[in-house]
Amino acid sequence: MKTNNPFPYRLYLVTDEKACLGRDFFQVVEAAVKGGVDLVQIREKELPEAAFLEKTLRLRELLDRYGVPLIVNDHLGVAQQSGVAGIHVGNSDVAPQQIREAWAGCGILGYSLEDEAHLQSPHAQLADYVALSPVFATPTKTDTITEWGLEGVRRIRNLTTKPLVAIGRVSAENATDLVTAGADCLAVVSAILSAPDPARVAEDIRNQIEKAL
Ligand SMILES: Cc1ncc(COP(=O)(O)OP(=O)(O)O)c(N)n1
Ligand SMILES: Cc1ncsc1CCOP(=O)(O)O
Ligand SMILES: [Mg+2]
Repeated sequence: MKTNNPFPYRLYLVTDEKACLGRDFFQVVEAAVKGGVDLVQIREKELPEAAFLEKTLRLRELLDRYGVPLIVNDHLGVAQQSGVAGIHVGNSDVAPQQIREAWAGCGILGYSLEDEAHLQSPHAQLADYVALSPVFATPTKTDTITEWGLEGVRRIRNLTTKPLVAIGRVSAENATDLVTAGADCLAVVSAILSAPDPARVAEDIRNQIEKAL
């Protein structure tokens, strides 16, 4: 994508093979991309490093065909070895400072914002986007602290010009409200991966985002 905006992405698919409900992982992700997903993160928390690397390489090959960048969750070594676009980390992971020092080729560095005070931290300052995590409590990830809600999105929007990603029970039901509240990009796991028709749901959410911008 040719643009001056360093973070032009709007619909961010975060993977979890379990959420595909037994269907082929790569086919479900491909359908989501065809529907309008423009950024993907591989987040397979149960996979050991070698299997995670293998899956990352295969997914990158698929996404390269669509020009959609791939982000690796947590695993800096895998990210460096696999030629992906970037990495997402939270507060229990390798720190953004370390990532910037160790990986000159990191194009997109995402950071989970779990506390308003962390917005001014070096972690957030070094990130290319901050994720409001979770915007709504979700069974997909339960080890969380703050449920930001729409009010939290508005508050953080007023405090930063950094790209804001909303994640946590994002769906076609709340997409318009989240963008209106100030989110630049919506990150989705189950509403897309578990949908009977992932392409249709991705298209629906993407259309809502574009209309609300
Ligand atoms: C886009 C996005 N936002 C938040 C998270 C959560 O990251 P983290 O807090 O490190 O938790 P885990 O995903 O590692 O369980 C994310 N992965 N992606
Ligand atoms: C990875 C992650 N980080 C914060 S919430 C979440 C999971 C979001 O999953 P879902 O879209 O199914 O609610
Ligand atoms: Mg993490």
